[in-house]
Amino acid sequence: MSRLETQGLVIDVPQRGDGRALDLLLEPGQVWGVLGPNGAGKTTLLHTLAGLRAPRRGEVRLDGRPLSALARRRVARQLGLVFQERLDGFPATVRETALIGRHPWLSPWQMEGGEDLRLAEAALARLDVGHLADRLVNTLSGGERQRLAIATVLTQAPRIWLADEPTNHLDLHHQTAVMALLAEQAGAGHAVMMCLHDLNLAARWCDHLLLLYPDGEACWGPRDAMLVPSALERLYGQRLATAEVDGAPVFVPARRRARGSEGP
Ligand SMILES: Nc1ncnc2c1ncn2[C@@H]1O[C@H](COP(=O)(O)OP(=O)(O)OP(=O)(O)O)[C@@H](O)[C@H]1O
Repeated sequence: MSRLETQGLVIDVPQRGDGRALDLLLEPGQVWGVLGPNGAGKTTLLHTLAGLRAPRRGEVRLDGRPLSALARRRVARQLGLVFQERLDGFPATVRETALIGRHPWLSPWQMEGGEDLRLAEAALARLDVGHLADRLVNTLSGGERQRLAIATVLTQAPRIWLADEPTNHLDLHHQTAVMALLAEQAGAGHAVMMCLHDLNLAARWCDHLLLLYPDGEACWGPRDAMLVPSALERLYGQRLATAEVDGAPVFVPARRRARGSEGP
């Protein structure tokens, strides 16, 4: 079980004021959704939480210790990041790419063993890309590549998942399968935080939400307290119509814009 905590965290978004400092606690079993318009700082936040980017102020703590003081290998054993963008620098197969997830668990020149291979194959099958194991990654479709990225983190087996728009490029069936996988991870006592553009996936699958505004303001808390239409309309500068389906709220853009919003 691992906990990720921020204390007075101000992420470093260039040319922006500090806004509200973040005091977050991501606990085992929780699924957090990070919502906000383009450019609000969602990716910057996830990269800061993963220790890939320095905060402007405050700190990130992993199990009570400053992330910056921990060895990267130790961090990588506990914390997995699904990137929004990925650069496939050299021609690797799908299987080889998934096996990269085992690297934090191997010593520097150690080859992957049978158990590593078993974990990678199981993750590929779980993400419905097992049949593509021998294919080169640069031949995959956008959705297949996205599922491989998630399979690689599943192979890594972290206790904390940070996922940047994990449903990007996915069709409806695979969106649901990925959200179910992340919920299952939380059910197993892991912690999940993900950036989402789909309010309805957040409403259905997340138990906590963080709303990030473009000026650095933020609010966070249990999902139901955050799903307030007026707050969401202010977040996106978009009027919303709300309905209820299967006991969960569903939000769709209304035709007229919110008062004071900009853009087309
Ligand atoms: N290296 C950089 N130099 C200048 N500006 C940057 C740099 N990196 C990020 N930014 C800016 O910081 C802001 C936050 O970017 P970030 O990618 O975190 O937003 P986001 O909320 O994830 O957006 P999106 O929904 O479009 O993915 C954006 O305005 C972006 O242009």
